[in-house]
Amino acid sequence: MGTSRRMNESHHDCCAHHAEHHELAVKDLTVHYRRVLALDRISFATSCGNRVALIGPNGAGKSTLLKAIAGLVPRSSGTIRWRGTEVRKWSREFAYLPQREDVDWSFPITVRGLVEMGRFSQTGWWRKFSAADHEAVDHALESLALTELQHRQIRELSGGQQQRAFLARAIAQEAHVLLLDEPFTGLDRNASRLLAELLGKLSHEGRLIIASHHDIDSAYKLFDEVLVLNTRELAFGPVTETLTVDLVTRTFAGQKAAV
Ligand SMILES: Nc1ncnc2c1ncn2[C@@H]1O[C@H](COP(=O)(O)OP(=O)(O)OP(=O)(O)O)[C@@H](O)[C@H]1O
Repeated sequence: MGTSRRMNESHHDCCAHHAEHHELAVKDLTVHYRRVLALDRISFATSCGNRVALIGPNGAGKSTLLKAIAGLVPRSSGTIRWRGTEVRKWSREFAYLPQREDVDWSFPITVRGLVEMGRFSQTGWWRKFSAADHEAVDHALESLALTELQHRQIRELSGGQQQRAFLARAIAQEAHVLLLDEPFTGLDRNASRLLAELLGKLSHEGRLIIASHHDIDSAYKLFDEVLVLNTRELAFGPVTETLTVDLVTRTFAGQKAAV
């Protein structure tokens, strides 16, 4: 009961504004790592409630795009606007979930401890945890079906449970834009199905989900929109219209797509 009420509030909070105010607009985004051109003038715009897949071969710049939107890598040029305001550095409205291999899973922290970290970015580390903080953490754990597992160490969880713990941290943070780096990689069929349901629920609540994704076949049912890129942007639009066999073939020419 409490959960569904909060979900509605969250939906309201994200979507009560006019479309141009809750749209993410990336324009001419270019990112270099020293001499390497990782992204070349990427432009797209989307609104909350959408699930956007980033598709492209290895080294195409998918992770870089997620990190650039999250404010974790500097841009060479271009703008990122969120709800009409330019985003210049990390903000709590954006949550980035790294690729599994980039996480130190042996780090000693419980599920609850990880989720509580989502509140610190908001409250500042010096502030005492308030009743509202505890409630937000409880809600995040509950909505990601992690209440039972909250006292377990992160390293003791399955891959799917670990993904959910990171998502719960983002929910506790009250992030509206979830930037997920290959969230389905390494999950078995059941864990993938559960994650797909959760992403559906989170987007339905009004969150914007942007995720790099390797499996072309499942992209049609998991996502609403797709950005196909290979350093440059090759296409952006609704997934069913945009992700054609012809485009996939051209994009992955010389490299086998994970289909
Ligand atoms: N920290 C870094 N320093 C230098 N070059 C980097 C760095 N990170 C990424 N690159 C380069 O930037 C380009 C884009 O890499 P990125 O990781 O964004 O691609 P990706 O599409 O996520 O690849 P994958 O599918 O293999 O994860 C590649 O040429 C990569 O080698």
